[in-house]
Amino acid sequence: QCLLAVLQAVTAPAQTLGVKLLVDGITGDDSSAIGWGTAVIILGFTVMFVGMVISGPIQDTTAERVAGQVYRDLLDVTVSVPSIIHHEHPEVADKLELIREHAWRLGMSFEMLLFIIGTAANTVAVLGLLGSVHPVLLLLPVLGLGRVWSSYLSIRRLQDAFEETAPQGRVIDRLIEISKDARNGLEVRVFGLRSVLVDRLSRLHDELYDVQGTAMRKGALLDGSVRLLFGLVYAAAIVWAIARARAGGISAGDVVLLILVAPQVDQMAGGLAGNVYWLGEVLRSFGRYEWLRTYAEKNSWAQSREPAPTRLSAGIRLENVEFSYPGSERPVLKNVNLTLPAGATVALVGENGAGKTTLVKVLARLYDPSAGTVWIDDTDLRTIDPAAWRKRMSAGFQDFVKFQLTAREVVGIGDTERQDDEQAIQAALVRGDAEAVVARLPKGLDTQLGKKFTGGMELSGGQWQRLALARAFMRERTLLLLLDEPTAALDPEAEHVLFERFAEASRVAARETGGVTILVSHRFSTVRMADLIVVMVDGQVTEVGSHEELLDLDGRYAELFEMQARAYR
Ligand SMILES: Nc1ncnc2c1ncn2[C@@H]1O[C@H](COP(=O)(O)OP(=O)(O)OP(=O)(O)O)[C@@H](O)[C@H]1O
Repeated sequence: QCLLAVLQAVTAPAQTLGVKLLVDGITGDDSSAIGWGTAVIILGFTVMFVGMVISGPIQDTTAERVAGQVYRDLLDVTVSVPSIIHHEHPEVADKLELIREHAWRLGMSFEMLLFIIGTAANTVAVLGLLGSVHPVLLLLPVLGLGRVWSSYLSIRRLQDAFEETAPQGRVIDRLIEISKDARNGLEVRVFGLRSVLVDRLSRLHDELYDVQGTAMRKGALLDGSVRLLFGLVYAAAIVWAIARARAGGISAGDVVLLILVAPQVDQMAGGLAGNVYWLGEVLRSFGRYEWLRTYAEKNSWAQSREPAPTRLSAGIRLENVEFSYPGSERPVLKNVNLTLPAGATVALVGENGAGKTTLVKVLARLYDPSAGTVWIDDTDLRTIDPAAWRKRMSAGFQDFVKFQLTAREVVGIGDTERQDDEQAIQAALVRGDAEAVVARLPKGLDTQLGKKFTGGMELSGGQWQRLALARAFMRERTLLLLLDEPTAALDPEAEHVLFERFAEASRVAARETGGVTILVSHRFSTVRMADLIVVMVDGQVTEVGSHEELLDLDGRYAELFEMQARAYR
């Protein structure tokens, strides 16, 4: 590849030399010069065509392979971080997005290297040609440096404009995604959002082209002026060369060479500018990539090495737990003190935004508390290996993932170690009350789900949710089962039946492991079944007790319960 790059880069100068030899051969009746000139020209064409055929595909596949590796690494490194805090941090999320967007730049690094080698070879060859006519002509490429400078400035200005308008570009992408996604189709039509979307898109496009267009115009003006100046000086050099040729100082072939080499000097200058700029950009992309690796290493919680317990004897205790999301001063959890006894089924209730999901995430150790401690029996959760802790828990969420896999995989990945265990999958389906969903699928558990695949079967929201619940029930003997409104898509009666069945099963299991089940729900018919009910108001725990105890207390719980009961009467 390197040899080919060098050969391709010197082809044009070599052919120019061939033309010079040919002209000198014809005017001086020198058949050897004519022969050499013709041979060099034909050889040049051969290298050019063979090079085009060979190098294109090799470079493309190399770039694809490097970019593919970058995507793989990006996924691996981001998922390897045990916390999800980097997804919540706008600055970090922006950097991740830039790395993903610029993966192709890293893919191009090999091509860049070849380009640099080619430009270097081309520069040496062009300088050699000019010097061979007259050493004073070497001043021309020095002038060409002005063109390197102007070209560099123009590319940089344009790239700065691209970066400046990146936020608009991202919103445009999202708007297009909204219009493409069938799930949004209904709302877009019902609310008549066509003109809202189109107007927004046009406005963003105008903003984007305003900035980018200005950069392009300014760049073209500067580049054009410097090129014009360079062209005038070059024209003067040609006039000088003609005069010298007429005086017999140089040959006619030298004049032809000087004329033919002009676009190559211009191209060389442009190539150098491009190289300098893109080299900087590739190094910047490598820098970001390196930053991500260091970030992942620093946030790997490598100091948390304690094994996770296999059973709970006392339970889980939150002591003075506080939490604020990154980039926000506002505490979302405030001085939470709470004991979740081993073996208990605990319901978390509270109004929207009270902090229930945040508490669930802290228990899963997706975040560490900003202050305070989560105790697993007598062990600080921060000291337990996060991967080991996750293996001891399971979870079902309201905004579960609709994995576009077969039904068997959608459920089985709830416990990857037993993913192919037919009995385990069947048991999970029973616990999630999802047997009926699978029974209706054309190929049963082997049906491909989701519309992303041709022939994939789309399910209703409730059917997807039952499968997600079955997935949450794949793992047995868990110490913590987190269920954050996992039945929101089911009707209250179905939720009630499911939890009655589930609560009984979990009580039996809890006797063995002391596992705790946490259920977030807004439905009091389900909540009342829990052993312990925790009421949250504005990030604080305000009431804790059984259904009867909290009714006797006649506080917020009693008020909310009464309100819902009245609505159902
Ligand atoms: N990723 C986030 N970044 C910043 N603030 C957040 C984030 N997620 C939630 N919050 C804020 O934290 C508070 C608690 O949110 P949380 O999702 O824990 O409430 P919740 O009780 O589960 O509500 P809901 O019943 O609506 O699900 C809210 O005020 C919300 O604005």
